[in-house]
Amino acid sequence: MASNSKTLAVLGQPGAGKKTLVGSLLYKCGMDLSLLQQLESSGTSKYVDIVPFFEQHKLAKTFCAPSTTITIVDGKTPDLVIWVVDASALDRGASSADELASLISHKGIEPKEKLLILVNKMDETEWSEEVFEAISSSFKSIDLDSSGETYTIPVSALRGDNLLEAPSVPWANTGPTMMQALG
Ligand SMILES: Nc1nc2c(ncn2[C@@H]2O[C@H](COP(=O)(O)OP(=O)(O)OP(=O)(O)O)[C@@H](O)[C@H]2O)c(=O)[nH]1
Repeated sequence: MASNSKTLAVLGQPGAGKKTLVGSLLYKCGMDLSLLQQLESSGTSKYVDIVPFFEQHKLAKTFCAPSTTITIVDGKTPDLVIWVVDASALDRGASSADELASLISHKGIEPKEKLLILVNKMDETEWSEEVFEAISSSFKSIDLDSSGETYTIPVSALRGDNLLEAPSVPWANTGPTMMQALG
């Protein structure tokens, strides 16, 4: 049962998969039956189209996590931040890491509690551990001391892997899922 509420900012480079991620979370954990029926009758059938549906209908983007409800916001000082990285990008996350480093050092974003770096589109890499390690290491040089607890988690927002349930790939199911890390 949710006992409190938190704010979450979802950020990342263009095309990294932010809308797909948020759409998936709202669909699975943020909609009652009447909203689901409304969504269905609007013809919305892809995760990526759910955020525009919420915005068009001026609905709060709120979903349930294990111990809290979470509302997605645009502010600079949310409780939680998710930074989405595209694992299929050729530079192995280097430009994404630079952008996050710059944002943090200029105080463009200051998570109060947690920062989750989601290495997304792992399905496109066939869940390559090597790709995940290469991307993770791009982020290791960033000074994250002011960002609270940090996690780097491999996911596929499109397929839902490691969002609520761990993937079947052995190397990738030892850490927390995204939802467990959000708390
Ligand atoms: N294969 C694969 N494709 C994905 C995944 N997540 C997102 N995509 C695709 O990546 C493309 C961009 O996804 P979006 O969710 O629109 O990305 P975004 O970060 O919101 O994009 P902007 O609004 O342009 O910044 C779409 O074609 C998605 O279907 C994933 O986990 N796996």
